[in-house]
Amino acid sequence: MSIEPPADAAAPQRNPKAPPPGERTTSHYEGCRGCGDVPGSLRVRSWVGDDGVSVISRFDVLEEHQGAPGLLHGGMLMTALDDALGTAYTQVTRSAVTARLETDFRRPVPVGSTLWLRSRVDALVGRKIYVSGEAHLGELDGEVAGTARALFLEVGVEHFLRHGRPEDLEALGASREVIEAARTAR
Ligand SMILES: CCCCCCCCCC(=O)SCCNC(=O)CCNC(=O)[C@H](O)C(C)(C)COP(=O)(O)OP(=O)(O)OC[C@H]1O[C@@H](n2cnc3c(N)ncnc32)[C@H](O)[C@@H]1OP(=O)(O)O
Repeated sequence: MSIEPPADAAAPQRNPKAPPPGERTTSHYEGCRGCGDVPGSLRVRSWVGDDGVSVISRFDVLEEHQGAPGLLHGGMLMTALDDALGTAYTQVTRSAVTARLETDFRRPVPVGSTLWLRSRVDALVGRKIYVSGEAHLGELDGEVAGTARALFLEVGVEHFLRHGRPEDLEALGASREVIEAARTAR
């Protein structure tokens, strides 16, 4: 299935409720292993870019992120990119999930380095959000270590109520009745 946006796709419009340029974005979910402040998280941190639509993210590559000796695991880079691209779409719309994520690994990334990611929404077509980004080594205009393109699909809160674990949803404040109703509406 293609993730090439159609040529006549609408340009992304900034959500007026999104944080302004330069401001740190909040984690979409505190339990997220991409950007949440929890054990096992990559602790990706993001800020809104100067244009108010793109996002800049930082990922410090540590020992526990290794794949080959002294080098970042490719899946960890994909997680960081998924998170950064997923944060970029929150500048435009509020709730979507990754349907497809394509990644090119261009350079090995040493443990101890910092990756700076730039991500943006390229186009919106109905529920489809086309996003892309790059990971730069050491600084924002550093060597490109990886690139990604993704298709996110907008979903309503029922997606999470229907598929998430009840105990996690209850901890977020959802009642048993609401969770049950979303599940039986399947
Ligand atoms: C609260 C905020 C959360 C922010 C998170 C950000 C960071 C983390 C991001 C993630 O990691 S999310 C977790 C990983 N992703 C998932 O768990 C999603 C699992 N997949 C699904 O739940 C469903 O497949 C999905 C909701 C994505 C789509 O199911 P739907 O039934 O809603 O849509 P459908 O399959 O009918 O497809 C709708 C359109 O998208 C197209 N499409 C769907 N999947 C595609 C794909 N993989 N590639 C290309 N096109 C795709 C599909 O062809 C169709 O095109 P058309 O409308 O033109 O016919």
